[in-house]
Amino acid sequence: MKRVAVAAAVLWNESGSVLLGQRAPDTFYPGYWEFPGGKIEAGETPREALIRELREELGLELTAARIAPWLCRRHRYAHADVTLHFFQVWGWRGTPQPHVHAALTWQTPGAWSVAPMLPANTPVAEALVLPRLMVVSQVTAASRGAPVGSPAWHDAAARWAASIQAARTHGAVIAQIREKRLDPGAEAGGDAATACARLGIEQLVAIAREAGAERIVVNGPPEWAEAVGADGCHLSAQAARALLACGAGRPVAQDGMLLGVSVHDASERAVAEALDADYWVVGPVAATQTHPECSPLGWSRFAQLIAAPPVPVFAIGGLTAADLPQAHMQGAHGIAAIRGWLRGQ
Ligand SMILES: Nc1nc2c([nH]c(=O)n2[C@@H]2O[C@H](COP(=O)(O)OP(=O)(O)OP(=O)(O)O)[C@@H](O)[C@H]2O)c(=O)[nH]1
Repeated sequence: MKRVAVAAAVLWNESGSVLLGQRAPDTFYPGYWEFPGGKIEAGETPREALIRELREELGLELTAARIAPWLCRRHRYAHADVTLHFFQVWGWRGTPQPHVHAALTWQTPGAWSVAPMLPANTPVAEALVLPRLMVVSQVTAASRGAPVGSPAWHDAAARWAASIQAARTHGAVIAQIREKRLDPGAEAGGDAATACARLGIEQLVAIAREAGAERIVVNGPPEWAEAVGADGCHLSAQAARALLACGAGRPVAQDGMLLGVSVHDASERAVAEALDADYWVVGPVAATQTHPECSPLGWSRFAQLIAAPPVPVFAIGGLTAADLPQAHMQGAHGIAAIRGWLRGQ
């Protein structure tokens, strides 16, 4: 089958809309909507192709410093095996003109008023509505192991809720409940401890919803995410490797449930890909108190590690909301942090 490499742009305007073009009547998949872009020519990098295509198709001059790599998706059409390099673009000169498209439209991701999109774009449209900010909990550790429901535990939970609210001033939030000591599977205390762990996680789900988190994932076994009514499950790199070793495949069966995986190196990236995770959390980018044993990647090794990811990536490790633009430029979808959200407030 013919192999084709394509560069395509998610152009963001100031009101948070993205530009779609409708394919012309005389093309393959006429009438379908796509992100502007086209085939990468011999000798061109994906970024060079993107700049050329948007000049030819829309009459735009992209601002080099405002182009960021984002996702790389492969799709097998009947006529070709296509690899699509998606970029996010925030700056350009000119007003888009439909030089090749039947029509152009600015659309709010998730509130699409046009259809259908090209088949390869379904996961891309989903990725566009995934929040950019992940707020990770550490309530049990912050309250020094105080029992669930005790005043110290409640204080720590209230600080976590404040972190979610602080993050929400910058955009939509995924709350990740990461309470290692509350993992019921790790408790040695029998049924009472298990019930208490479950209660703690349930309370944190309720607190995160109340604080306005758009999505909530539980770091732990997939059954627990389902049992406490979370939107998905997050696996540590170790848990992901163990699951893959069982040969069970992607664990989250329920439709719409998210599966996230932590990644620190290339072999863990391979595990996340094999499990068909919906997003990766990759780091540590900078030094962090939570993982003093890990040597930080720095942005350049981070960018190399995540290069051409098929799914959105959150950068983690010593980051704050102020690092989001830099994270985007390095190819990240967003950032994740435990402590960073209340810094400077
Ligand atoms: N530009 C663009 N192409 C996409 C997207 N999604 C997707 O599957 N594609 C596929 O990537 C290829 C883009 O090629 P193209 O736009 O340069 O060319 P084309 O298919 O219109 O045909 P032609 O240049 O051979 O006449 C097509 O196979 C198209 O179906 C998208 O969002 N934007």
